[in-house]
Amino acid sequence: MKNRLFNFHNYNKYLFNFGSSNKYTDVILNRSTNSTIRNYNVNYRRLTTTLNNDCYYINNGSSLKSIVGRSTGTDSSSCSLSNFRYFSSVGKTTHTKLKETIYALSSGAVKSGVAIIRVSGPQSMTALQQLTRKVLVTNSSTSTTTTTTSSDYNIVPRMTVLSNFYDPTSGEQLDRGMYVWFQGPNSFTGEDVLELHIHGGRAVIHDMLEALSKVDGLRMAEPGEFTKRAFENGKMDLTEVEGLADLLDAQTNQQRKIALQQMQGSIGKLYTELRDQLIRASAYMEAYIDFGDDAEIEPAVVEQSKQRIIAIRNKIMKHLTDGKRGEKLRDGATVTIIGPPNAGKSSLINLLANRRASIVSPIEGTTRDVVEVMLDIGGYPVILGDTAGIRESTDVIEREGVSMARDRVLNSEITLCVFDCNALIKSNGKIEPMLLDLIDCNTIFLFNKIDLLLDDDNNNKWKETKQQILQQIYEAIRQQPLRQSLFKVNNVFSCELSCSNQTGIKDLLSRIELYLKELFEINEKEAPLLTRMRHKEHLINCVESLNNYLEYCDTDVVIASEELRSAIRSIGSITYHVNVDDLLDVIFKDFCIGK
Ligand SMILES: Nc1nc2c(ncn2[C@@H]2O[C@H](COP(=O)(O)OP(=O)(O)OP(=O)(O)O)[C@@H](O)[C@H]2O)c(=O)[nH]1
Repeated sequence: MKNRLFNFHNYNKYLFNFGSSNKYTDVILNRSTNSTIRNYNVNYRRLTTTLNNDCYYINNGSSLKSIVGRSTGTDSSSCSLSNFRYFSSVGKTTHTKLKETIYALSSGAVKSGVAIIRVSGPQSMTALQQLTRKVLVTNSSTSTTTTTTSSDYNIVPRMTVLSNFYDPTSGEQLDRGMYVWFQGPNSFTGEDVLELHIHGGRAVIHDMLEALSKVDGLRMAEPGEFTKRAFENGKMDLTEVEGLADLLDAQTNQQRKIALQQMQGSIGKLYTELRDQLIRASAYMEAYIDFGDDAEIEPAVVEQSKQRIIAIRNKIMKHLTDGKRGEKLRDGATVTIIGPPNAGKSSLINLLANRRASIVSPIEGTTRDVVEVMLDIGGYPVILGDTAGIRESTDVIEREGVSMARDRVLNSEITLCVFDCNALIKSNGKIEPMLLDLIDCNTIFLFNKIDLLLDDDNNNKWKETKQQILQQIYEAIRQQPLRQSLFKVNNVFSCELSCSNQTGIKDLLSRIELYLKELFEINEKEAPLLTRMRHKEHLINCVESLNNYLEYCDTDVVIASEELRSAIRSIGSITYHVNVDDLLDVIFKDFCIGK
């Protein structure tokens, strides 16, 4: 193991290198308080927990190497590496908190074949012993309990075992099922975890939960508490926690895909890499500030840092301008139905939603508000909205409805413009100018009530009118100042429809799916999509700090370097424990109990 010590302004910085890696892990202590980690981790992804004022634990999650640092002095001379204990540990965690053992039903609460109760914490083994009425001992390499007697049952972690379960006080048998024991830290939460696979009847679940409540030191888990412990124990970073929440909420297979990627660390990896690059650039700056003169560090290092930082900033900016695709994929693409009154807009939304979401009536101007339904089209989430018929009106409420329709169109990925083809024949193909204003290349044109064109005469008239209409549409789109188009597909698509007999519905759905595919297509080489406003805000702050850095780096390297640290903190807040206490409650309370 090699190490180096730098003294930076207010900080003592220690770089550690574990023999197997060429990269350094750094720990920076604030010199004035000499107790605060200001920065950490080139190589190590997760800060597990601050144990107390002067002792720190860093865990890289996968190989479980850790550092415990202890500072004793107040200046750089006394705060040297000798004051640090550092070691490589396998399977040992040094937590001082989280002593309580929690339990909850982790599967759904409805009657089912199998239900799973999860228990996490130091008393998990006691709970298992009391429920099975056996003396169980662990015998794995990392275990401290290895002596067995003839009455002991060896318990092998991660092995499913068939067993009876009993009430710990009355001794009554409650169920016969299976259990799996996970020895911390090799578990979801990082603690000792017990999973009880029992029959999913209400009485069995109720009685098993009651039995667990009788075990000393156990209490019911709060919503999201298992995941919170996993996070606090360095098993997941914040983006992975959010990915898990999204995975549990996923309604469509595309939402599932993106959530799974995030839960497996794709976004976390991206931000960790960017942060690492910033830390490296910052290290050059700091070295220049501290040792520029006596260590023969060329001013060129500042220029090199600058170039690196410009490249990183541009990368973040590009990531920020991905057209909200990630957010849309997570929350749903906005699709809006517009058209003249009575064209069949509400009939269409009801047909697509397969329920009576919006009122259908022959009275013109029935729909006033925006009526929304959530749909799954080809695996993509869609928020489809029915709107008021577009026409000039003196009615205040109807005008408000039209105004809402217009606003929604401007924020939509796709617009479905519905016409009544018979009404178009009668009006000699005249389209309301207000409606023409709202169409663009993201609009799909639907000519409804085609079932009413009963005879040849009507059909011929419709063919002529349709040509006329399409001309107007092409002209209107050409004149339309380009609304930001998210699609590569920009050829006008029109389709004849009947909401009465469902003609054309299949074609319409295929076309919407094609658009959505274009919109959400994920290029393998592309960075993972930005899925959350929280990430976006931190990235914007990071870019702002980097811009400030670039403004000052030629004139005041100290200010510049502080801006760089601020940028690092911003990007670190996306994945780490940095300034996120207030945020944790918000994230974890979205989880259900048992997760
Ligand atoms: N024959 C026929 N009638 C239809 C079709 N689609 C809708 N209608 C009828 O047309 C009338 C108006 O339908 P709505 O769906 O309420 O029309 P809308 O565009 O929502 O009307 P507004 O609320 O006024 O904007 C109703 O009587 C529907 O039953 C169709 O495909 N064929």
